[in-house]
Amino acid sequence: MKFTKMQGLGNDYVYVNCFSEEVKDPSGLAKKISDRHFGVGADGLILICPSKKADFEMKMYNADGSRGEMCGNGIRCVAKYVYDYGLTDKTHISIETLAGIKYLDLTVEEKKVVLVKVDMGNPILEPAKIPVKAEGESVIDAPIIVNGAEYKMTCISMGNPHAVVFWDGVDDMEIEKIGPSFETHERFPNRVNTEFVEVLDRKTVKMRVWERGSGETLACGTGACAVAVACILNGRTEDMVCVKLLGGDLLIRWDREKNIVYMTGPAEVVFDGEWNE
Ligand SMILES: N[C@@H](CCC[C@H](N)C(=O)O)C(=O)O
Repeated sequence: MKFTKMQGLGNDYVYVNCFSEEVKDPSGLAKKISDRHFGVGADGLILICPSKKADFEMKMYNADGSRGEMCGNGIRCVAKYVYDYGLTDKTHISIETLAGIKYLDLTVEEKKVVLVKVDMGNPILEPAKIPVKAEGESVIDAPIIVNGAEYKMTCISMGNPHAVVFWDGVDDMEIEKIGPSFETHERFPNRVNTEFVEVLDRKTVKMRVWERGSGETLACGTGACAVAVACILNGRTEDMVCVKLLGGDLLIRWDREKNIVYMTGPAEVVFDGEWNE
């Protein structure tokens, strides 16, 4: 099976072109191929498939084999793949995901995609739709007890679930101790991705993420969108935010009038390979 390893800000996935390859057990393959010692090594697996509703379909699996509804860094890489590998010559494309159809604008230089802007759609605040167990219309700066300590979280779905926690000194935090306890907390029936955020100024924040199904990653696109929305809702930043992640920066803008979040960032090919199993 031919594959391409790609990364968006160090959030790396193995991509398989399902126009020419067949994957019978994507969840099992995701677990094997993601292993950093016995596999290719990745945060998960992404299948690029034909779609009846859009130009393409993206199917994403975390490193533990679970399915994610959406992947912000992944969808930019899918856009680069379909253009650079000749599956389309369009620079405005649509991609079906479990979180709906997303629309992407590709910036091309010397016949290669260098930057992708994604219409990430509406942020969802309604607790039942995230899902998070809570009373009321939204969970904004609301308490949660984790490992016996109280934290304040803001919960948002960008098609997948996120809990955003403001945290001074993210560089020094022990994310591997607190991240798993948020991920599997009983208030999140589908588990959760958790972002820990330090506000640097009204236009810039720094975040680290513990991803559902993959652990700490160098970047999370949907997470960066959730962080920007949480910062704006909590009055901490303006509507355009530079989100600094371990793997680089993403530019996020929440158009409040249209209620659409836009994400702009890079996508890179690491190498092409062949998996023999
Ligand atoms: N890294 C991704 C998100 C991948 C899915 C996530 N772990 C989930 O299970 O929801 C991104 O860039 O958005």
